[in-house]
Amino acid sequence: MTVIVLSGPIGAGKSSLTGILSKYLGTNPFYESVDDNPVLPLFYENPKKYAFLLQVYFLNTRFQSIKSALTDDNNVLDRSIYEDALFFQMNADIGRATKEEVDTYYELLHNMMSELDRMPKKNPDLLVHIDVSYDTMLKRIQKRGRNYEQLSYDPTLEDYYKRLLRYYKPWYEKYDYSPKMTIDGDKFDFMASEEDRQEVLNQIVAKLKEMGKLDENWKPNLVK
Ligand SMILES: Nc1ncnc2c1ncn2[C@@H]1O[C@H](COP(=O)(O)OP(=O)(O)OP(=O)(O)O)[C@@H](O)[C@H]1O
Ligand SMILES: Nc1nc(=O)c2ncn([C@H]3C[C@H](O)[C@@H](CO)O3)c2[nH]1
Repeated sequence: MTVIVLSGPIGAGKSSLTGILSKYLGTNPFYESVDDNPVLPLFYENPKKYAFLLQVYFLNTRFQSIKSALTDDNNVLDRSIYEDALFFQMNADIGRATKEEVDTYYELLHNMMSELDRMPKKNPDLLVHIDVSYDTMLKRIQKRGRNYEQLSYDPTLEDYYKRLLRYYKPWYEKYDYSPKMTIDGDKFDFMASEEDRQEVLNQIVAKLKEMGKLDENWKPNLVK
């Protein structure tokens, strides 16, 4: 079967869609380390001090899930390792990392990625990108309610989030490690609307069929 990876900015709906999609396809979800991540709150409290440590933490946990997910060949991953560099680059550009930290990070990333050459599969079969506007992103961040991500916690986050959206556009356009597709996260409320959820799943299944990753007669396994 297939390894699918979800991408998109903070609060786009990756974890939610990872759950929905893996259930629908009868595969396993692999979630990003967030609630059990001891460095994330420290980063939001003092980004300059913790940007590098957080990046190394994410690289390590992401690498671990990729290794498991690619071995099994039957999974949905919440966020790609390729987005990590986007986050770090952006943080470095706003003065939260030194040149030495950036160089070290890229060397480590490169080294770890070359380890994946030995895996049965190095890249996902499909990247599903959730595209959202700033307003939608903010609404979802508020709805989820992690304290340290709120503008009331740190008003400079408005700039951070807007900048993140600007970095995502060229990142997605350039991404070529696998076939890719976009889901309109502003339009489809795949949490509250059954109809929207089905439409999003249909779009992904149609893409997998077009790529020959799902049989033309494939039907969802709804008992899981
Ligand atoms: N398409 C959607 N329509 C309406 N609400 C949504 C949608 N997608 C996600 N949400 C809600 O938005 C919030 C954020 O979603 P989720 O945690 O899945 O985002 P995420 O992309 O994984 O975020 P992060 O990058 O921070 O891990 C949740 O409260 C979720 O219920
Ligand atoms: N600085 C930084 N670098 C990363 O690689 C990275 N990946 C995710 N995150 C933050 C965004 C959400 O708050 C939260 C959940 O996605 O974690 C990151 N932050």
